Amino acid sequence: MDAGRRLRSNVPRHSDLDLAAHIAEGAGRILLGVRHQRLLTGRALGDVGDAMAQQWIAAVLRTHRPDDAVLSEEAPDDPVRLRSRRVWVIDPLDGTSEFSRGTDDWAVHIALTVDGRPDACAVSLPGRGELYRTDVVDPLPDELSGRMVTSLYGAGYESAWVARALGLRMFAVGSAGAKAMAVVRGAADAYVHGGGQYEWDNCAPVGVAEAAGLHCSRLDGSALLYNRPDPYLPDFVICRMEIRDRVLESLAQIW
Ligand SMILES: Nc1ncnc2c1ncn2[C@@H]1O[C@H](COP(=O)(O)O)[C@@H](OP(=O)(O)O)[C@H]1O
Ligand SMILES: [Mg+2]
Repeated sequence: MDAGRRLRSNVPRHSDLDLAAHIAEGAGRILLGVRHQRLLTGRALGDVGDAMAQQWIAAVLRTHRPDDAVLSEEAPDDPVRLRSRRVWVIDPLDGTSEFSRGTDDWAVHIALTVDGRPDACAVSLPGRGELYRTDVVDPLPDELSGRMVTSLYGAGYESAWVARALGLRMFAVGSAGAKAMAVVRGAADAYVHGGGQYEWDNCAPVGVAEAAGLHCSRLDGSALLYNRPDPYLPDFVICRMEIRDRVLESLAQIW
């Protein structure tokens, strides 16, 4: 019998939202511990962080939600998820290279999807001491920032195109979760990505962004769907509603 089933009878009951938030926060604390005093650095730091966060999250989900399926960047894909309505889509450490370099642009993504749509989601940015969850979102600032957040590894053609069309200044941040939360915080008006990603990179961030009242879609404007047979989800936009039409119109010229 595995640990999850053995413990199930006496574990406290948490709502899906509380569970998502507790996991995002707890995994963040583990990752801060892994980075303690820079006793590990570089590749070893990232590898240990990925593995320890994955192991703890998997055990917690087995314990508290033994009947739910899981899709994780750090675990083999189990096709049982394709027969499940409730699937946790998780990235135990998004922004592994930034984490390994000792910067604060990294995140933990925990999303419960129901029928392929983000439901109870949480994103933690442990280096910044921030936790975002779908049921507690601060109002967006009234003023637009006039900025677009982009990857540290180059803006990409699509985001550069939109930034130019709308006159947005670009600034670079590592990690998909950290970029999406920059829009949720109002530090950027848009995050446009066309260069390749997987469902775990954007599912929880999109859940939180939608709850914050932001527009989220594929670059062609269609809905973002999760728990698909192929978890590759290479393009999406998260932006303020005030600029949604202009963003999608400019993308329609190239996409
Ligand atoms: N072209 C691409 N193909 C696959 N994954 C990509 C990608 N571009 C970005 N990603 C993933 O998206 C996350 C954010 O990347 P970036 O900060 O460069 O925008 C990273 O996740 P991980 O750190 O979890 O691997 C990265 O691996
Ligand atoms: Mg990732």
